[in-house]
Amino acid sequence: MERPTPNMLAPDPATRQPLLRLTGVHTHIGQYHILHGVDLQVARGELAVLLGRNGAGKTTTLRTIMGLWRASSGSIHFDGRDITRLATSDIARAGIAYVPENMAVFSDLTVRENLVLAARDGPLDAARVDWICGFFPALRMFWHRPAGNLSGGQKQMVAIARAIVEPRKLLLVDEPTKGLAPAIVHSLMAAFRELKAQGATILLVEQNVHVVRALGDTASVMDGGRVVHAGPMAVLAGDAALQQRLLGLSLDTQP
Ligand SMILES: Nc1ncnc2c1ncn2[C@@H]1O[C@H](COP(=O)(O)OP(=O)(O)OP(=O)(O)O)[C@@H](O)[C@H]1O
Repeated sequence: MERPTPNMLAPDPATRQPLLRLTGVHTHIGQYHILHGVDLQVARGELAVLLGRNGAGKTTTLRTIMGLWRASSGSIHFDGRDITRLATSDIARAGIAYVPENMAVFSDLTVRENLVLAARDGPLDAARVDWICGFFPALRMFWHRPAGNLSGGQKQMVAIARAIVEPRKLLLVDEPTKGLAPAIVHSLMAAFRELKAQGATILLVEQNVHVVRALGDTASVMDGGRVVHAGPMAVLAGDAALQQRLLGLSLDTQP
């Protein structure tokens, strides 16, 4: 019988650790105490969904991960490294891409120019652009048009394309479907499914739980600046009473 290799006996610790781990994170914005000890983990290769009512602290959590707000206590580890006190530019360089809620695109620049500016490591990689345009065909159609002329959904596609124009270890996306028509939401979700299939790790903030119940691997729910529930999406999706308690609605109630 074949002897087990050392790797089989002791898996690489890096692959056992979550890619992202927040432990007891508190954040103050000015005099306001917004996050009250957030514990959150995202495993490599998973699509983790962060849910919660308005004002629960989801956006503040993403901004704290990126160093845009400073954690006043607690720790944030990414890829085996303590990033709690790093500058935002160093956090981005460590491999985290962030798509904020307000579709951060340069309106006066063309779609192409928006992507060129986002590619920090050099010229655009044509094969990667082809791959991105494969699930966002509108980008190719409007390649030489100012991004400001695009629809809300198309701008969101540009914003996501900017974040993934070069490979990143983790993608943070804040409510990408907000205010978008159902058909656009559908194509955005298909894009996230494709990204995940290609091995991306994604932390997605989403209000509309119907949209993500089939997409998310895990669901964490925030309330009052804390994560009050974390587990497989299937558990939350299959428990109407839990949904009602945590989110004040049922996943089975279509919008
Ligand atoms: N710049 C700020 N100054 C003061 N309070 C803030 C600031 N930004 C956010 N807050 C407060 O922090 C709390 C959490 O806000 P946050 O935007 O993180 O919630 P959220 O879960 O993302 O909500 P939503 O789903 O409505 O975007 C809210 O009570 C909000 O009013």
